[in-house]
Amino acid sequence: MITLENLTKSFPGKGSPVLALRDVSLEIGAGSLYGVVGPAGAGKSTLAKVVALQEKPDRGTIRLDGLNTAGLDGRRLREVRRQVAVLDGSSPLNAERTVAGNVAAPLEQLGVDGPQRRSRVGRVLDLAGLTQRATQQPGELTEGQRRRLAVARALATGPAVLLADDPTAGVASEESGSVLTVLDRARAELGVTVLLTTQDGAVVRRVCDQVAVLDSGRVVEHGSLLDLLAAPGSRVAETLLPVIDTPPAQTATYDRAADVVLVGFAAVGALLPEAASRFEVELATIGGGLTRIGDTPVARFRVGVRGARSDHALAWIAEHGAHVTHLTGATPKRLVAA
Ligand SMILES: Nc1ncnc2c1ncn2[C@@H]1O[C@H](COP(=O)(O)OP(=O)(O)OP(=O)(O)O)[C@@H](O)[C@H]1O
Repeated sequence: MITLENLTKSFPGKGSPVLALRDVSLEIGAGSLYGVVGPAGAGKSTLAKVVALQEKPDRGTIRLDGLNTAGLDGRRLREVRRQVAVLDGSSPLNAERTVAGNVAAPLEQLGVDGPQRRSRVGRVLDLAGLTQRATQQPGELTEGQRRRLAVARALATGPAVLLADDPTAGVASEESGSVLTVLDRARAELGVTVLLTTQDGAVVRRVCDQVAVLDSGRVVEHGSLLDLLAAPGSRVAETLLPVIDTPPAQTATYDRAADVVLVGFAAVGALLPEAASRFEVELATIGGGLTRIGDTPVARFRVGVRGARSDHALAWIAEHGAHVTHLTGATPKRLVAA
């Protein structure tokens, strides 16, 4: 568990200081894949550096598994830093060594040798899908494969936390999925807590289970991705859910219209048709669409409803776990669904 309490970090600027982090408090559960998203300059890299204990905050506390890192120095600080691997493009691969040699290098520095080193190199190369390329040079790999190699190298010494600062930057879109898969496997198979920063909604949609949105150094939203998708006014939802561009004239031809967010296989497949037949209404999806968040299907539809019991049908859908925003017609106050 990483606990960040009231972190503030500024840098000297022209005139007044630049406040890169403002009072940031977050809890990042052990073994989660936590996404920090936000526009350029929002403070994402600064947050990663502060959590990696590479930069000291002006104020606030960083706890790693309850340990307050503020007073650490010398050997103890180096030990704790070793638990936190950083993937940020600042340490290039060694072009002179093979793929396996690059992964072995941090283990050699720690004096791990013999069968133990071979076994660890084999394990992380397998995790990164690079076993077949062990004897190649980094220069023979694609950019995506090189990024996977950098992840494997970062994982070699068995860190508890991996900070992946913009891990898909500069990787072709058809290869970025495989880089994210390695991060997801690190979490699932090695129990590593992964903190990932990105500007890319597709990255969040694909692998993150928790997310925080940073804007001008402040956390403006945070929580479980699936919870935020159903939260009214959520920026995460606005970015990740399918766009609705139904013309108002089309919406107006129905007795009622609503936007409905459905999460999970059962809800996406069954809830709307069941409401239509149960309340004998015509229920049409007139906008929006389906997406996937990790393995979970998620839909945002604009629905038009016709029939005497339209309000009951929408109330029933809401009672069965969908998030319903009413657009036209009277918003039902207290309806008892049949
Ligand atoms: N070493 C530094 N010296 C001065 N200002 C800095 C320094 N590092 C970051 N900043 C400033 O702090 C703010 C946050 O920067 P940061 O790099 O953390 O944002 P970011 O969200 O990672 O952006 P990007 O997505 O473009 O990488 C910016 O205004 C940036 O100019």
